Amino acid sequence: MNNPPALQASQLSVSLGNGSARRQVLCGLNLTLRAGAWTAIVGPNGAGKSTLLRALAQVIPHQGDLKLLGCALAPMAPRDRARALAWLAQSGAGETSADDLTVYDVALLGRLPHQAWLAPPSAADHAAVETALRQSQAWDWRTRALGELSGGERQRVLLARLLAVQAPVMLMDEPLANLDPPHQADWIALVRALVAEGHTVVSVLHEITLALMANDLVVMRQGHIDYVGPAHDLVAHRCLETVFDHRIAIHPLNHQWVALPR
Ligand SMILES: Nc1ncnc2c1ncn2[C@@H]1O[C@H](COP(=O)(O)OP(=O)(O)OP(=O)(O)O)[C@@H](O)[C@H]1O
Repeated sequence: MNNPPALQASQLSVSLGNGSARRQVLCGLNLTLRAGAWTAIVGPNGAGKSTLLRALAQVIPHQGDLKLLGCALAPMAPRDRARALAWLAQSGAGETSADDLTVYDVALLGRLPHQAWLAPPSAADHAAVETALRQSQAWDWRTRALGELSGGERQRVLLARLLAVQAPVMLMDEPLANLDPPHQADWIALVRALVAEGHTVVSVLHEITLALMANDLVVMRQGHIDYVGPAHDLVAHRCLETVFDHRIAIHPLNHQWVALPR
């Protein structure tokens, strides 16, 4: 029997803004994302990538049906959902409230869906936090306050919080923002290791060359999905060049694909 997809959206619509500024950003999207794969969502600024990811993560109101690993998301208990679907928001999006917490305690927040009400963290929670902080190379800062860290260091701590959830499906909005090239390469290696363990990773990326290393691509433009499928497919590459108005060209180099400005 085939495994169910990680996420399925049917007739997904999202409107944002208030009053006369309210506008429909996504209109009736249908999308299926494979389980046990890394999917990168790409497209020009304002295409609706973050809105799509935030709707999939259930952090903004939307219309339409969503399924997580074959189960309808809407009736799922919030705690069950939070264990199964972990979410890394875009850098700087509403995270200042955690600035006074230590790095360790920020990562420990990822264990909340696993903890009984008012119960202290278990040995399993501490083990998951240590593993996550080591995976994102943030363990050495565990006693420092989040607010003391640089943008890239902070991003790695928030990544650790997501990893600590140990969710089968992980959604990340611009996880490479503020990361230097070696830490971007570390992130790719981490995602590949997570996928090899059976996790699903869905990430919005602006770094097209890195997105081309994903298993699958979702290419968006103006609130629509123009392509869903393997990242190595030449149809995906032509679609990417088109949505970026042919200002980029995709070339093979050393057994991978690179996107260069024209
Ligand atoms: N709160 C809001 N109110 C009204 N419109 C919004 C709101 N948030 C986003 N939008 C609009 O929705 C559209 C999609 O935005 P979204 O952030 O999803 O795009 P994106 O593809 O992630 O862009 P970027 O690459 O610039 O991050 C944009 O035109 C944006 O102006």
